[in-house]
Amino acid sequence: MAVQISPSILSADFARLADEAAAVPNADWLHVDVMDYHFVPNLTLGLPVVESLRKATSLPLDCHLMIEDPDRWAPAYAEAGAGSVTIHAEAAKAPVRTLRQIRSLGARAALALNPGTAVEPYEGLFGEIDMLLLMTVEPGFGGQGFLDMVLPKIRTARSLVERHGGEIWIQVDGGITTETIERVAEAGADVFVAGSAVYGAGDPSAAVDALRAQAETVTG
Ligand SMILES: O=C(CO)[C@@H](O)[C@H](O)COP(=O)(O)O
Ligand SMILES: [Fe+2]
Repeated sequence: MAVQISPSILSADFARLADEAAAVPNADWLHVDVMDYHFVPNLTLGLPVVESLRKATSLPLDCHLMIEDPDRWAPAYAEAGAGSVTIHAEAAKAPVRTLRQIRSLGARAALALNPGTAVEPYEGLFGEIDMLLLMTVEPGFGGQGFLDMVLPKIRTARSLVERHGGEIWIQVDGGITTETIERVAEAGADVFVAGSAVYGAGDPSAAVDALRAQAETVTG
């Protein structure tokens, strides 16, 4: 699978989101972190901002829901035009129903796992998902250091995904930089979220190109 880069607007200027989206025309997705002060100790944005962003950019929105009740809210993000909606396994009480609803509303359905959550117990959900998000930091904040301890889980996830036909994308999120991206690409990730490495750079678009080039040294 071709390398995909998803810049996270968590590290962008929230007062200038349309401009910040326009600054990364070479990205594959725009990663939107939704946080509710409950599932994670931080608060960001919700549906009204996603609805406005949808109109402000042609990049597909990759909505990462770090919220306590994703079963209640996830379908609305798909209805708002998100290209992909990710729910956390640690928060969802009815993941099968919710993932099916996301798909039936035309979005890609994804399941996220925190660094300490094993992937094997969720193999049974692989038929319901288009993407698996493996967090490479504890969710809640941008700019944290990459957790090497997640690398074996990425390798395990890659072999499980291949056993299921290889169609599920493996996304990584947290601490992805030109220093760390090779390691995660080598372990089997194909969709790379990067916040501070893109929006903390002087030229966000050049940062996207640099990340992609670095990942492609592994994937070819
Ligand atoms: O979901 C999250 C954080 O919980 C991320 O999407 C962050 O936005 C990643 O930021 P960096 O680690 O790339 O700075
Ligand atoms: Fe995220």
